Amino acid sequence: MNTTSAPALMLSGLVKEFGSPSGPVRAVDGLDLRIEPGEVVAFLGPNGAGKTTTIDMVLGLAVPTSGTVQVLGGTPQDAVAAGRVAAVMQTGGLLRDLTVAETVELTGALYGRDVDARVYLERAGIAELADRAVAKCSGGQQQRLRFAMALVPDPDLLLLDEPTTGMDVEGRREFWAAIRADAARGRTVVFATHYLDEADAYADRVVMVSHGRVVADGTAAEVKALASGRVVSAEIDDDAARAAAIAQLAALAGVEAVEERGARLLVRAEDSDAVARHLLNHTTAHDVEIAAHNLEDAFVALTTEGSAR
Ligand SMILES: Nc1ncnc2c1ncn2[C@@H]1O[C@H](COP(=O)(O)OP(=O)(O)OP(=O)(O)O)[C@@H](O)[C@H]1O
Repeated sequence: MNTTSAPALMLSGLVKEFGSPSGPVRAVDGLDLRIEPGEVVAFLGPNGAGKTTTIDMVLGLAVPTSGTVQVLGGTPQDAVAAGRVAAVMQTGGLLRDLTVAETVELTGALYGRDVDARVYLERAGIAELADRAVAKCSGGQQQRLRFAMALVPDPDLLLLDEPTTGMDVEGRREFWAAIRADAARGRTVVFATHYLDEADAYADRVVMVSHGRVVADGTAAEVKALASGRVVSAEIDDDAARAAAIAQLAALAGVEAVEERGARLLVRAEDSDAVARHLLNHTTAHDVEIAAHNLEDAFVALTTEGSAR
């Protein structure tokens, strides 16, 4: 198939609206994204950001309200039918009474092929579980089995929707080791996750979404750098004094955001010392604290900014 020059995934102006009793919900709100063959991309976002809805459209399970989805240069339906895109979902798809090996063989039969289950189980790192009943496998082992099943059609694009939810640390580590080893062979992998450490450790590129839009796109280090700086927090008990302080802080150079939580102010700024100095010298603030950003903060900062747009 002559699709070598086509992007693995191309989303243009993608919108998905759902009807609800309180009016239409825009789950995906003008999402643009181009992913090249061989990239390992984390699709990161808080609950309700639109990750699953986007993946459903890529798999042809949901129809966009507007915009387009191109998978490997064609439609999602063609890519799925040709086995060129496969998915590992969080739940479902397993028959509890079959063994692990039988499950993979059955998957092969669905594609009209007689497969050697061991090949796929080895790639998923669960060869030793071949004869175990699916019902007896842990959640993490079942996820690696879903991964083995997804490998059967040898897809060019593999989608994983929050694949490690509920797994313990060791289970997650083993799961990602198997995915990374497979991705090293050149497969394009896109995974949705809430886990920032997973995005940081396993993705070449992090696409952060919030309210159905891309709010940051780059390496984990680049995305973290977007929300560099520190958060200064302090309490100002008097409402009027706090309102005045908010206005002054907003005008201070390098202040990126000021948030009010009860009597406490949270100030995100490049120069945390200047903010602390201002609070202590020019306001009635007390209990001043300065905290460094980590990826979690970057995530909160960026997704909150996205919500303000
Ligand atoms: N079938 C539906 N009908 C109505 N609203 C929906 C439907 N599916 C999703 N939504 C809404 O669309 C928004 C995006 O949901 P989606 O499941 O895509 O987010 P997500 O990023 O995958 O979240 P999570 O991390 O919680 O799985 C949410 O507000 C959700 O309530």
